[in-house]
Amino acid sequence: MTNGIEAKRVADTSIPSGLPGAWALEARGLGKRYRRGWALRDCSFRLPAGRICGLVGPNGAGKSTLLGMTTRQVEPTEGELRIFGVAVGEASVMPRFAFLGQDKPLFKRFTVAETLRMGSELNPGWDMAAAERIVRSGDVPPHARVGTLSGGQRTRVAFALAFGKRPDLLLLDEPMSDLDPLARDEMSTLLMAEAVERGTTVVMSSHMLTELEDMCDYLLVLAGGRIRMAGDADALVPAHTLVTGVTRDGRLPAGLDGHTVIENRVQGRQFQAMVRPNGPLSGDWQTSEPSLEEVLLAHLRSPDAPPLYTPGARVGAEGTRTA
Ligand SMILES: Nc1ncnc2c1ncn2[C@@H]1O[C@H](COP(=O)(O)OP(=O)(O)OP(=O)(O)O)[C@@H](O)[C@H]1O
Repeated sequence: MTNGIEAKRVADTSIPSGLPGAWALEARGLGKRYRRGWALRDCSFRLPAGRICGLVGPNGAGKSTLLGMTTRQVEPTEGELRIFGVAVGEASVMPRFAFLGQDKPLFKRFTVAETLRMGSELNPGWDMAAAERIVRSGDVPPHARVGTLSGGQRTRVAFALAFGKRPDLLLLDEPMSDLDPLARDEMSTLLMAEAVERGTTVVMSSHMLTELEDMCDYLLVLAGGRIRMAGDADALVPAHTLVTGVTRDGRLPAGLDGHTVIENRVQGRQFQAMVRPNGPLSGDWQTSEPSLEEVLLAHLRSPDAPPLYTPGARVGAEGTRTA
């Protein structure tokens, strides 16, 4: 089984060279406070360019707030956010990203062809061939009005608009939530193919853990407005071990005391703990490597567990905090 040290080594190989723009996103001490309280706080992380990043967290965790700050729709209360090394408030970042929100705003009276033409008029670097390829590969009739399309076809047109812009960073807020399993599968294949071909960095929020496991090689996990995990999926998962054994008094064995226990579940005389080992893990119990879904669920159920960053994902938040 891989241990935490090996995991760190895996993560280190993916750290960009430090060239300006090597990080698609870099947040330092980022926070947003509404009248009811903080939606996001102390948010510091790095996302290397070219990765497909899953943004995960329970309802109200702060995912849309983070995406909103990235797309300049939400003004940060504190901290800073950079896209490819440029502060998000600078006008020059605008052509570099595209955003596809949950509601996929499209003009229902426009035909598909008119929608793509609008995309070409609004975006200087528009790639009509790519946009048309995406629409054509889903057999979406170019002369149909958008209002008459199925949910899956509309999503495909929205994807075509987003990719036609040729963004370096594509931000997706639960892009597949209204799709049936077949359309979902088609769209995720399309998304992966387009992203890989163009080296597009993707940030995608989703509640579908299996979808994230299939598509994403990088993860940002939020809970309660704070980052709980950030970094390479390949390194985050093996940093955890699932420990199963017998408990006499409902408590964990003392041998686990020196390790970080993310979650402990007791059923009868049996316990199952999600553990982040801080050294060799030997005792009267069984261990196994958890799946990504098991690791995510444990963190989502235990928002107070200590956060985990792979080395490349960590960034200092010095000097940016306000009251
Ligand atoms: N415009 C707003 N005014 C006041 N509070 C807000 C506003 N937008 C978000 N919030 C609050 O900020 C917190 C984070 O919300 P956010 O929408 O970012 O969560 P989320 O992770 O995207 O949730 P979901 O999975 O339900 O979409 C919530 O407590 C929410 O009520």
